[in-house]
Amino acid sequence: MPTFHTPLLHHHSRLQQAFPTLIRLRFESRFTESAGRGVFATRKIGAGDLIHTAKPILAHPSLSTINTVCYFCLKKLTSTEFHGKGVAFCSQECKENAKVFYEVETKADWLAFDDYCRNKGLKYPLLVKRLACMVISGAASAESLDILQPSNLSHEMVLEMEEGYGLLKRGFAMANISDEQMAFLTKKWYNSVLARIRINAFRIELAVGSYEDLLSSASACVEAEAAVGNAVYMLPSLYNHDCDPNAHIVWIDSADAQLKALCDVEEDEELRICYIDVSMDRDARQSFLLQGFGFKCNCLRCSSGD
Ligand SMILES: C[S@@+](CC[C@H](N)C(=O)[O-])C[C@H]1O[C@@H](n2cnc3c(N)ncnc32)[C@H](O)[C@@H]1O
Repeated sequence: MPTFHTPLLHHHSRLQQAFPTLIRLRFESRFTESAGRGVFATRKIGAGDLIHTAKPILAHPSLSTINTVCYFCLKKLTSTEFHGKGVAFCSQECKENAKVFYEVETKADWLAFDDYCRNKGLKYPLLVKRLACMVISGAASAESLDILQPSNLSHEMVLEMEEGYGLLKRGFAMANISDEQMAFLTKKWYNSVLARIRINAFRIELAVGSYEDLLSSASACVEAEAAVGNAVYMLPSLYNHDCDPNAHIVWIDSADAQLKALCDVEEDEELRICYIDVSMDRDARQSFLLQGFGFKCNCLRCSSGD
């Protein structure tokens, strides 16, 4: 089977050649027998060990948390950082980092686009908007997500996307973004980015840190979505799913992710995370994965009928 290298892995493998004893990655990405690319342990990993960390390529707060988390890293804002209206950043560093999309974004009025997302309960078009702003500002390539596996889109889904595409394009046009700068923003681009985000975005739920957080997160779960936002990563997107996973993705206080082993993992074993709620029964899991991610789960737990 060919070994697949992301730019990140390529960078690491060059470092590894230079300092073989200093850096030895615990994982590599390569093709699996039946689930496309996957991530494999290159040596024994102990239960609870950190496999690697990952920074998002794209992250966006949920519309329900947009004024209470950092508009760049999704960290919860303290009462001094949170001004009650508009978006805010948790640090000067995040404010600087956000320039890749924020300067373009603030040129336009996104009321209609945000209303469309809010009314239809859509979160992924917000990530597409953020990527489009980054492409216009020259900070990202329009092909940034091409490496990720796309989901199949039904005719109905494509029709439903038209409104979002139109509103996004209109937002930029009203902000006097030139046709040349918007040349990448075709319906085909919009649909293809959304198709990739659909099966590769992670819903971010921050780990609860304090008793106060526990109380507020309990009420947040009742009131609205518990997630602070959604994000897309490169390497974590290559992890396949298992209903009895040996790894998981966690967020401590921001969209920066940690991939950790849930149990002892042997060298060469595939590292798999769980995309869904594992407490569902087999039929519910299978139909959820088929509808949401477009695949029939072939994991051991499903095969054994559990
Ligand atoms: C987030 S991607 C994971 C990486 C993917 N294998 C790739 O090559 O990019 C999710 C896709 O991987 C495949 N996949 C993941 N877990 C699977 C499983 N348990 N059984 C079958 N296919 C799976 C499906 O095609 C799914 O849509």
